[in-house]
Amino acid sequence: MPAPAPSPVLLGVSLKMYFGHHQTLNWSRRIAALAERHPAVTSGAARLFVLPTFPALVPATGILAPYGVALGAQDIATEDSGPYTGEVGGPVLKEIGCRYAEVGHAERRRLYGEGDTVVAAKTAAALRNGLTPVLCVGERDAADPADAASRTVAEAERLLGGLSGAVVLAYEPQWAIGAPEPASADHIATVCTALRGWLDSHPRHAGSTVIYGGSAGPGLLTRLAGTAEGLFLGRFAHDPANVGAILDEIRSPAPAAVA
Ligand SMILES: O=C[C@H](O)COP(=O)(O)O
Repeated sequence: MPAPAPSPVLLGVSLKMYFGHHQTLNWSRRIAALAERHPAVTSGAARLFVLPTFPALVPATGILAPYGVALGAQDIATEDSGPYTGEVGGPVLKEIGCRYAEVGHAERRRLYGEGDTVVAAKTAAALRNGLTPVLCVGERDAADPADAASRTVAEAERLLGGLSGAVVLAYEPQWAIGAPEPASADHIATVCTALRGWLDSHPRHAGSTVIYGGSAGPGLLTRLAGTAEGLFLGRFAHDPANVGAILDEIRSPAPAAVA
């Protein structure tokens, strides 16, 4: 019997608030061109998603979705509708074609005071609206890998307690975000393996994926050798050539032999 096909590698990009509107759309066109022709994407070995700013979501969907690149929001309201000035709710995100909603990023925790209660409520809002939460977890200060793993698993358990559904767990050690280098491959492998083990023992989260973010760029996927199921990219995806270089690291399935 042939071995089952490996799961696709998931590559996400958050553009945070770095780009202007037209810059976002120009970048999206270059990513669409890459997705259209790169064998890792066309073979299904890699799946891409992009989280632009809210105003770019609709036009970026028009550019990227035809090439199989999924879109998502960088935030989601805890409530679905009502008097919540400035918020964007899950039903609207779903209606405009989003597949993902990011929750719990360290910047929202640090700069906007979001704590576990809000992060858990936003995760619930995403799931309730048929969106996959990209739930960011990770220790604040550098710790040894085993300690980071137990703290991060406890965090995932806390935030997902009582919820069901597939999630993307983005392991983002806070000290590695915006840094010159990512965490070490050993560190990432220890934590991602622990998160994977936790998910595997919780069937209510079947279909979930564990990815790594925090100064991730070309070369990291190779060093991780499958211990993370993908990457969550920030600054190092601003140059689409880097996204191409990361896709080059993903082995596409060999074409079927001709008898
Ligand atoms: O959302 C993405 C992460 O926070 C990583 O950002 P960074 O690669 O610029 O450190």
